[in-house]
This record gives sequence, structure tokens and C-alpha cells, in this order.
Amino acid sequence: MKPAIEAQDLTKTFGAVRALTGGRLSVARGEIHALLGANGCGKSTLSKIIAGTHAPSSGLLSIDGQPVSFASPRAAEEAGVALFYQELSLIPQLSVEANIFLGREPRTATGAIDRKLMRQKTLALIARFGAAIGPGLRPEARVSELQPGERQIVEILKVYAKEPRIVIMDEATAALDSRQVAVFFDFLREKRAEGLSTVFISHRLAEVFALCDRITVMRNGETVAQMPVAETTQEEVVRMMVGDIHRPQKRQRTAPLSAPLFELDNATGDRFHNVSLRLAPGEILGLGGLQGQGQSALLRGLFGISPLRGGTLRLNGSPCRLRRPAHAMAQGMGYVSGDRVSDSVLQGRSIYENLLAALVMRERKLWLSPRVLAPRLTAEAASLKTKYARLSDSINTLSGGNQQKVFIARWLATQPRLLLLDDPTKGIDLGAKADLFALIRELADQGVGIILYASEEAELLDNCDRIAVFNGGAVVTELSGATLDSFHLTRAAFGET
Ligand SMILES: Nc1ncnc2c1ncn2[C@@H]1O[C@H](COP(=O)(O)OP(=O)(O)OP(=O)(O)O)[C@@H](O)[C@H]1O
Repeated sequence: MKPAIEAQDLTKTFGAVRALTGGRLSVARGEIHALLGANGCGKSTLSKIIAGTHAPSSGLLSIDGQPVSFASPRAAEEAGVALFYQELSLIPQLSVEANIFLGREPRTATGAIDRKLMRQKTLALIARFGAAIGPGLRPEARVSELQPGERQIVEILKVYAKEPRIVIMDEATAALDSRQVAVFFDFLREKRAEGLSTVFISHRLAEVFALCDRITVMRNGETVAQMPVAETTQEEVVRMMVGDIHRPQKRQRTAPLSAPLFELDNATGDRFHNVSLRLAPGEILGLGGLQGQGQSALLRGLFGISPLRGGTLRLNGSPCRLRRPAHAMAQGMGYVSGDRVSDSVLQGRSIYENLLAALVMRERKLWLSPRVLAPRLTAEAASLKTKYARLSDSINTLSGGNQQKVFIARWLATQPRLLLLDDPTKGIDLGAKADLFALIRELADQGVGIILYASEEAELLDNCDRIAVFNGGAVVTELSGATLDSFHLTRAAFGET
């Protein structure tokens, strides 16, 4: 029998970015096939080519033995391929059934929407999830009224309403609870028995081993292996995802470890739960794991941007509740995000004003003497090798890397004791990255506590003393010493401890 999907040597470039250099995938009819790899290895790009969202730069794709080149997702759907989108595509104001059948509503002989048939079909789809969904998930309910897990189920049902023969499930279980996951897996097994093929992308290895028949592993834009689940182990799969193991050079710590500066117990918030962490002055604690597992949300919670809903925080042994960034700043905390445009830039303002922002907020004064401050701020900016002509120039004249140096220097002016860094080097060049990390290590040596989330694992491994690894909003393990390497980091990121 011809494979349902046969992808050979697919490549895709976006401008200068080579997202996919050698994508290969062979999926049989009636198979659940896992597609695994670390963040950015090219899984989504390969999936989107198969589902008609992207056209490949080169390579061959066949569906059911027929070479295809889809001009659009609609063309792929007509060939029986449907993709589950990680980014929720539902319209909150519309009902469940209107969302599920949007643009493909069943019609009567006169061309009107056949509401009775649409209702019946929706009820039949919902019934497949049976007891795992609450009474809220009804055909006429508005999507805005549903729980996150129920919304994700509607997104899944929308895929199956297209009556596909090939389905790509990209992180489809992220918002489901364990009961919903169990029912969903039974549903996928039933579909497999009906001859449907599923490509299953997940950040939980245990799920993959419980559900899938074969595994394809990708690394750095390439397919590196394919094998039956029964002939491999989780350990072997992690080794294939990681490739050469990256072991960091040991950071030479000069600040002695003392009593904890920061003690967090059972913190719960929007995208994380029961997180407990410790940090001594002078320590760099990394937050690791795949993207979007609660790391950034925790940092925003700690800084009072979206306050913690539960748990306790102590700074230097004293309990504190940080409900606003002003509270966090009063406690000597600073926060720098890699999302410069929405979190940091005072648009159109001078470099001087941008440097001054944190100090003004902390001192609660609208005017601070430029004569006194300008030399100090100039020194902070210089310590980071920030390249600019005059402090009075607009911040918008600087490159992303130099802007980011200004935003770190902004906090240095407040002499923080704890710095929260949320993927601070996003989108900046290698030279600026090296300058930033040299400074971060220097600050730690002076006794500042640092909590760093970085989407690039090498940045974490090379700079952190310990790494708390997140999966699904919880810390699954903490790495230090001999376990501080890319193998243990990837293994924990996929839920294996
Ligand atoms: N539209 C785009 N423009 C530019 N670069 C892109 C685009 N889409 C993806 N990339 C880049 O291509 C690489 C592969 O990305 P892709 O999303 O396929 O990886 P992934 O394995 O699915 O990762 P994740 O698990 O994070 O979704 C990454 O470096 C990504 O930044």
C-alpha cells in the first residue's frame, strides 16, 4: 500500500533563515506517527508544508502516492489533509457549532444552511468525547464561555469535521486535563482503526510512547531518524534529538553562596502551578524547558505584571506580596524582557529618558537632576559597550542589541538585588549577546541574584549555576553540577526525569 504521506528532502527558507534543510517523513495509512524534536528544529515548518500553509523551497511531497504541490490549506484539505493549529483559531463570539463548521456549513437543497444537520453533526462529534467534557460544551454555547480545555476540544473537533484522512496534531494536548487526554487518545486509536493517519507532535515523551506506532526525530532542520516505538527507548530518542551533548564550561563564581535571597513556595498563576524555587545572592538560576511552558508567565508574575494567584514569596527572609511592578521595584527587583517593543521602549523618547525610566519610577520623582545623573547613566551604558552618539538621541536610532543594553543599564542605575530576565537576547546579534552575558555574570559576581529564562538552551547551559526545567507549567526537575548538560535538559523538557 502507498504511504499516506511521503515527504522527501523538503527544504524551506524564509529570507536568510533556513527553517528546513532536509525534511523527510513517511507515514503509513492507519498509523499514529510521532514527529519529535527540540524547539525550532523544523517540525511546524514541515507540518505546514504538508498542510498547504507553506510552499516548500525544494523537495517532493506525495499524498496517497500522488505527488502534490498545494497552493493553499484549502487545497490540502481537499486532498484529505487537516492540521490542528497550536494558535487557537476559534472566533470567541460565535457558537461551538458555527466555529466547527465555519466556511463549510452543511446546506439544504435550496442552498440555505442546514441547521438541523449541523446540530446533529456537532452533537455526534461532541459525543465522541463523552464524559471527559463538562455540560458547558453544547453546540449552541459561545466559545468565549468555555474553559481552555473545552476550547481545545472544539479546535480538535473542527479538524475532524473536515472528515480528513490525514491529520497533523501539533501540540493538541497542551490545554487538556489528564481525563480529556485519555479520551482523546482513545478517539485517535479508534480513528487509526478506521484507517486514518495521524502525525502527532508532543512535548511529552510518555504520551508518545503510550500512543504512537513509529517516531520520526528531527534536529536542526533535518530528519535524523525514524523507527518503530517498540524498537527504541525514551533515552535513545532524547539522544537523537540532542545530537552532540553540550556541556558548559564551569562558571567561576566569586561571590560566596549565603542565605537565600529569594524563596518561592507553591507559586501558582496563569500558566504555571506549584512552583517552588530558591536563589542565593550571586547565583544565576535558569528557567529551562520548551517554549511556553510557564517560564515567562512566572517571571511576569514575580514582577507583579500579572500577580501570583497563590503561594508565598520571601526576599531576604521577609514575606512579600508583589501585586504591582512598583511593589517589586521597591523590593529591589528589576525585569528585562526580550519583547522590547511591548515591554521596554519609551517610543520616540531619548536614550537618556529610556535609561532613567526605572529610577524615576522607583524614586517616585518626576524630575531628577540631569547634571548629577547623566554621568552615572553614561557610565552604566558604557559598562555594556552601548553604541550611541548622544544621550539626547532618540532610542529608535539604536539597533535592537543596543536598545536591549539600554534597558539593562536602566535597571543597573537602580542597583537591583534581583534581576528577572525574560529571554533578554531575543533578536539581537551575537556580539551584543556576548556583551550582555558578560555583564550578567559580572552582576552575579557582585552579589545580584539573577533568574534567567532563555529560549536558546546553550545560553542557559553556559551561564546558569542551576536550571529549573518546566513542562506543562510545573518544574519537573532541577539540574546542577553533573546533570547540567543538553542531554539532561532536553530529557527533562520532554517530561522525563
Ligand atoms: N515565517 C517564518 N519566518 C522566519 N523564520 C521562521 C518562520 N517560521 C519558522 N521560522 C524559523 O525556522 C526554524 C524552524 O521553526 P519551526 O517552527 O518549524 O520549528 P519547530 O520545531 O516547530 O519549533 P517549535 O517546537 O518551537 O514550534 C526556527 O528557527 C524558526 O525561528
